Amino acid sequence: MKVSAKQFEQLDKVLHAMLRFDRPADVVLSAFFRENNKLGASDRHLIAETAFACLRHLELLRHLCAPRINTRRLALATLVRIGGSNLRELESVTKEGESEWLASIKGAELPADLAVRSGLPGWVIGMLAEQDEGEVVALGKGLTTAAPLDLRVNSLKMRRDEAVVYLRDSGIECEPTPYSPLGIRLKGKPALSKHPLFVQGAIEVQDEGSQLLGLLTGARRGEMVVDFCAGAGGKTLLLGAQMASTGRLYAFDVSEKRLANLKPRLARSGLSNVHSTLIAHENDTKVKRLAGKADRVLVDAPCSGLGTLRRNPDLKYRQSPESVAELNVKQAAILASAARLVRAGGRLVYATCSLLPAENQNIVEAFLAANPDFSLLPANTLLAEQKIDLDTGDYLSLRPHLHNSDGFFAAVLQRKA
Ligand SMILES: C[S@@+](CC[C@H](N)C(=O)[O-])C[C@H]1O[C@@H](n2cnc3c(N)ncnc32)[C@H](O)[C@@H]1O
Repeated sequence: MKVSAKQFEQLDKVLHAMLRFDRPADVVLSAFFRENNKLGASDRHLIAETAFACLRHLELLRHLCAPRINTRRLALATLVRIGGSNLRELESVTKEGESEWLASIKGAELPADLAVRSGLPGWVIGMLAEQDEGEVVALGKGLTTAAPLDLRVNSLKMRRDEAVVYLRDSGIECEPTPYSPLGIRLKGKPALSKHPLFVQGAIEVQDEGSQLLGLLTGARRGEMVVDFCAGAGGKTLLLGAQMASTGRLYAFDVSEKRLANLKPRLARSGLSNVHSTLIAHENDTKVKRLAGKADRVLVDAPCSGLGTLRRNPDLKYRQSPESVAELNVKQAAILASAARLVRAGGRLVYATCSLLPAENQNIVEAFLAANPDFSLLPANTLLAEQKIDLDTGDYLSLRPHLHNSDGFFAAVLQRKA
């Protein structure tokens, strides 16, 4: 695609703001588009795609631009090396000497450096469970691919096969997801907000991996269930539908804004069993009141989000070993508090969208060591019981390059009867 001088100037500005890493990249981009509201659709597309490609491949691009790393060179290198632009398409942008440099990096061999080959910064590589170089590269590559758009069918309103037919009849190419019995994967990224199925609450956007975490909770009709970190309710809605809108489902969160985003989704869903509850912290008295009463508690813990790098590639630079250590304290505290709600024989699910054992199995293992009245239920057996053909062992561990979902972790614990 031909790139104009004006488009390039704007791309350079966006990248400059994104690479400060002081705000999420999608927030930077939305703010830029608001301030520059005359930009056409193709300008926006070029700027957004190139800026995000730059974030995804930044390790490689920095290597190619070294020793003079600046946003101009990074943008040019992204267009040529990642976007496949040819030098003629960039002729209104390039300055003297740049064409030769771009020609030289187009097919340059990758160095042995693992960060460059995997696209993951050294601190992330050092904290991964994957230690084999080939596995790290495969994981890193998977994290640079585009995430598909997955839907979850609201079982209260429609069956999945009916939704697939309806979507196809309305011109949306899609297929059932391989693991979640509620999931539908779309071919492209069609706008859905006005689609009748969305408006009626028969479908919600939800990554297949996220659906599997909800399904592991195993909520049933008439139970008391707590979604401890409900956020905007992605998993709350699934749990509520699993409960066929019976029993009581508490959606806790410390963020008023996130719980407010749950409201319209709840209204569409037709659920009437959800009690959305703002808590001040994990030991709030509203939490303590439910001690020992819940059949099931889901802790979808705040985490580094590194499993979502396909969507949020800036997170690998916005998180750090220090921020992960801070999250670990929070994760352990939330899990300990949430566990108090579980009745004897009840189930506790600890989940994250992180790839790091420090946020996943280490938290669970420390919890189990301190709480001998809980034991681990094998996730593979629980999934098999739901006829889900997915075996990642005792823990659920999802990876983009293996499962085409975001990276997720879940452990299912049971309080002894
Ligand atoms: C991974 S997000 C949850 C996403 C949500 N479950 C979903 O499926 O859309 C983690 C949530 O934990 C919340 N959180 C952070 N600290 C918390 C605490 N101490 N108690 C409860 N929730 C907390 C955050 O506000 C955030 O919404």
